[in-house]
Amino acid sequence: MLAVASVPLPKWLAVALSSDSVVAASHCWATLLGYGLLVALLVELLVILFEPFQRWKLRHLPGPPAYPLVGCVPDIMRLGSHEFFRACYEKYGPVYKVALGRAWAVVVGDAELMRQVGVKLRNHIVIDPNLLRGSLRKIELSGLFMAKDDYWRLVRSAWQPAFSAASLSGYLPRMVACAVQLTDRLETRAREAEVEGGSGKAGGRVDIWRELGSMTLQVVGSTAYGVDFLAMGEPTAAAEGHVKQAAAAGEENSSTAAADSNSSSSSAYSRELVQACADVFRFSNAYHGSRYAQITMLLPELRPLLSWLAHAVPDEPFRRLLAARTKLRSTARSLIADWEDKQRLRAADATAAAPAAPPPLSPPPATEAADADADTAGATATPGSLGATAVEPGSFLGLILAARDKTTGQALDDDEVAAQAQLFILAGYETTANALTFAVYFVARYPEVERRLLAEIDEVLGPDRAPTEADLPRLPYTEAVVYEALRLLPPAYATTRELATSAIEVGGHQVPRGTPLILGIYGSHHDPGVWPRAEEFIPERFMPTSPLYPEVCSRVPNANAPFGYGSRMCIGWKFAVQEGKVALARLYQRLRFELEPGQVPLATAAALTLAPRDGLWVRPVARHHHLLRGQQGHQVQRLQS
Ligand code: HEM
Repeated sequence: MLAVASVPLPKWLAVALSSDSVVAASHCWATLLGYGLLVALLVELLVILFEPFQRWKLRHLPGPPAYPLVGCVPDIMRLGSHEFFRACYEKYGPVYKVALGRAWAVVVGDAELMRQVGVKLRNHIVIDPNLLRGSLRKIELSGLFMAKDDYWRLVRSAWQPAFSAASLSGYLPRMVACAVQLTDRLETRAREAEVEGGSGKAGGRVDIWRELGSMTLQVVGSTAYGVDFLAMGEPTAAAEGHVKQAAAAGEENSSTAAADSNSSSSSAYSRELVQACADVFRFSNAYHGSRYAQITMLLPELRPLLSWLAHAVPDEPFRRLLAARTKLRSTARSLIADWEDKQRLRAADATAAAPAAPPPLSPPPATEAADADADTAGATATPGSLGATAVEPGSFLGLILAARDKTTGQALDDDEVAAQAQLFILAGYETTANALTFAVYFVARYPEVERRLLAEIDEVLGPDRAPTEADLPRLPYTEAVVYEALRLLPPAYATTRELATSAIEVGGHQVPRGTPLILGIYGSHHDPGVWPRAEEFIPERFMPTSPLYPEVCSRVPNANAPFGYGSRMCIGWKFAVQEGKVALARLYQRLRFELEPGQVPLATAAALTLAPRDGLWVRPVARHHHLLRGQQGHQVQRLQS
């Protein structure tokens, strides 16, 4: 150390570090910063003076009162975005304007008008201020959800084969394994609480939102990436049994299923991942997020400065958002590295076995994805393909890495690939967990619905047999429960469209070019003009055999739109419905759920999605006292009583 300390500094460094020059430099910086701020504030003032012009362009539209600078934000924060849009729809009609801070948007609330706009316009638009920088920002904006125009076509067609009917059928055993694992855990919890007279482990009380979130994350890991995020703790013997059964039935690649013992993940890692996903959903939304984001809504012209400040002196929400995004980026990158390693090993094995085989990472010839939207036809890659449109579970990244631009032949860059990997985790996890949580809430509140649900599941599956593909069409009431929960509390309570190039007419109103459009899904799902007894939970509405079905579903075909519209409709909707059915069928086959005190009405929070604000606390109750799950596989021992 001493020797190092006694080495003389180079002359230029010594001058630079001399106290006089440091003082002079910091003085110079302070002056520059001062001028910078002054100029920024002057620009801001000018822009604010011109703001009435923006409002004037929308003068013909009705809308709630907008306060200077903050617009409708105080009311949105008080009611929650979903309830605010719904109240405005009731008061101002199907098309109205709102001020989100200083930015104006037009909200469409009527089901048919939303469909028309949703089909006609193609791009989503970010309304929340985004303060991220560098690769984190690029990753956020390059995912399929935010992709635009030609880039969107390329990316959507790369995703598409992962959601074909054949691919979904390949995912089913993994979804079942995850549902079995969760049910086993909750059943054990329920039995322990019974034995201890309700006094053990908080009397069997669980936050079912958290539990379902772990399950949906596990499903994403095993179906998309063939890895175990270990989100639900160690896999149970029964869950392993279901995966092994699938393998015995001829499914390939099952070594990477939910029970993969080679998984490099740890349960601590997965807890952090669950937390990161939750933080992204919560803190990306300005109303629940950083003060810097809230100030950006009021002074959007200062975004670069506020973004810089947020990174330099982050407040708690921004710190958590940054940590969560960084965690997701590193997860995405390690998933990609793992996939590439596996492919290299496979290629090496294949070369050893048959030297003439083509390397698996080279892009296969362009094929039409049979069930791709007309718009996105021309998928260029199906590596890991089991057939024309089936993708092996775990091969999502193969599709993305093999995607090529049709004209330039260019592949996606590293951040663009990471963006898709991250988006599958985020989109596949929270929305489905929220939907299932809402379903559990409503079933617990409506005893007659619970009775019908249990009767259907018992009739089709009996007390222990886990659902198979052949069972799915025989569970229409279970599916109707999923849809009715999605109607009353749609996790994606609104979506957006960009109006970039020309003005359009919506419901007889002219909407000027450049105005962001919001489609208020939640409000239209509660429209008493469309839905008889709109506030009641009535799954029969979605049963084609029920007399209630024609009241809405055949009369207003797009009245229920929890997955959006047109070519931007949710790409994962069949995945979500299949997962939802499997999970409900397995859970209710073995358990019922009683709401803990204080859960009604359920407190919700509308951040990026509509979610239970404080979770949903329930008490699982085991249904079959004469059955005891054994330790070997999913065999059931009948107790001699
Ligand atoms: C209950 C669960 C889900 C709900 C309620 C839901 C809802 C939605 C909605 C409303 C949209 C926007 C549609 C539009 O703007 O018209 C969307 C888009 C999207 N969803 Fe879902 N989603 C769910 C599950 C999933 C799953 C499991 C995935 C799979 C990874 C997924 C991936 C996506 C993607 C990638 C987009 C963007 C599509 C595009 O812009 O082309 N979602 N979702």
